[in-house]
Amino acid sequence: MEEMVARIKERDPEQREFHQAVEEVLQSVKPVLDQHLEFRQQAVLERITEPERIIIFRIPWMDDEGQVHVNRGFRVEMNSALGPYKGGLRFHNSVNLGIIKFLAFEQVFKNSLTTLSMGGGKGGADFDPKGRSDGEVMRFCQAFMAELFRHIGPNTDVPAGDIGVGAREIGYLFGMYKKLSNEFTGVLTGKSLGWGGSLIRPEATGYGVVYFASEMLGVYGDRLENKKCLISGSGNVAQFTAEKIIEFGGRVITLSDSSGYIYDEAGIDGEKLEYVKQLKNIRRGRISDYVEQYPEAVYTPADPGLDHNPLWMHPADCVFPCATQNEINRRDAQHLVDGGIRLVCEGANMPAMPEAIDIFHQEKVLFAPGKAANAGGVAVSGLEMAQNSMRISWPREEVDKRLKQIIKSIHTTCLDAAAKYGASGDYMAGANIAGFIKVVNAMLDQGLV
Ligand SMILES: NC(=O)C1=CN([C@@H]2O[C@H](COP(=O)(O)OP(=O)(O)OC[C@H]3O[C@@H](n4cnc5c(N)ncnc54)[C@H](O)[C@@H]3O)[C@@H](O)[C@H]2O)C=CC1
Ligand SMILES: O=C(O)CCC(=O)C(=O)O
Repeated sequence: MEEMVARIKERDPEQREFHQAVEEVLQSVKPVLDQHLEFRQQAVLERITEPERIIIFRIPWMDDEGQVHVNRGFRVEMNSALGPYKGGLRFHNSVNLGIIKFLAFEQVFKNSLTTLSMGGGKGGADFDPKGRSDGEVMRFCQAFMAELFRHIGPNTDVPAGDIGVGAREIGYLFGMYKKLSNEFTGVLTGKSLGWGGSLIRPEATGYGVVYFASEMLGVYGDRLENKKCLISGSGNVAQFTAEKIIEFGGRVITLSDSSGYIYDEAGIDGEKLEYVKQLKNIRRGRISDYVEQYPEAVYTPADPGLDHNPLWMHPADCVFPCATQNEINRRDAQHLVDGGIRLVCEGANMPAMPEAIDIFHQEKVLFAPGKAANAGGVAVSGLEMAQNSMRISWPREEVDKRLKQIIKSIHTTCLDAAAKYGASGDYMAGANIAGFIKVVNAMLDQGLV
């Protein structure tokens, strides 16, 4: 296994995030491979770590001043053993092939855990919508789809949102797909309600994260009520994680964006959260504006020179990283433990670094990996696909009920798989093992393709 990781690193040395995601999964599934020699004989590790297809393309577009820009677009179609490739699109200036490959790899196991029929994929572009006008974002989305449309379809590959891609971008992408294909189909999820979207999809990732955390606490007869909670990020996942924590009686005291974070000791209540939603989704402003509206809160600008993030130094009970990958390092994890945390539930994909996870495990902090805890988003995307196929729309209560059931089942699946393979209580091992076994069995059933 070590040799395999070395080969992957040697082949694509710059893809650090991908190496990190692969190493974590391979470490977890060692006991499975020891019991299933046929997995080794069939080279499943070599196959599962190599994308089925990678599409890289040029995106030329024009800004409001008439200047031409060229960005790079990606779609990594990682694994289709369980269904059409499924996973979001990320628009952010940091996007590169290694990041999209890590996200696509994680998505394969996450989608497997949902119990729905979805393979794994992910895509995006090194385009930053921040500061761009609606017209510029529309032209960019159209140029992006002008190439992507030939590779996707409702039974082939169904993209959705991720960082920098929300309802506005999905609308522009869908419009261009429809024009080019001359078809109105469920080719994207996260669509607006009026034209094929599902109720609860915007809320699903954040709500699911909180349902998962409640299940974890429930094992110990505990709940989120009165728990002090730290959240990073202030986008889609952070907003709806905060909303559900507030509903469950918890106290959310932080939110952040890439320029800094706010600390509100009194707690972010429903009214303050509504302000954040307007600020981020409509005015597209910075989180620093929060302290102008609520002067009792404190804003701390991000300091790239620091070797830790001061957000994680506030004493709390529960932690919900909902911004981006590798946002909790070893020092941050130690600060969190020193501050008395009991639970870390990942809303973002891979926000805790491996050394941080080791500390959580050593200190007996309950830790849920993103591929289990944030699977509610893609699960409701799967429900959106089902509704589109049937040309019906389920009521809010129905979708929320199914979301809760799916999260409950993922929670049980993780614990059962961990216990079966000698890692009782380790949600990360359980998620990796259960996700892996289902995908690998499907791959073996389908032959060498
Ligand atoms: N939207 C979805 O349904 C799902 C999203 N995720 C993950 O959740 C995370 C957040 O995604 P969304 O909320 O959808 O995106 P978003 O674009 O709505 O919000 C992203 C948030 O993270 C912050 N952020 C981004 N890069 C940052 C950086 N380098 N440093 C500090 N803050 C940074 C942004 O300022 C923003 O507040 C990502 O890791 C994404 O992959 C996971 C599952 C589903
Ligand atoms: O809803 C989807 O298809 C994808 C969500 C996503 O990108 C993720 O789970 O990270």
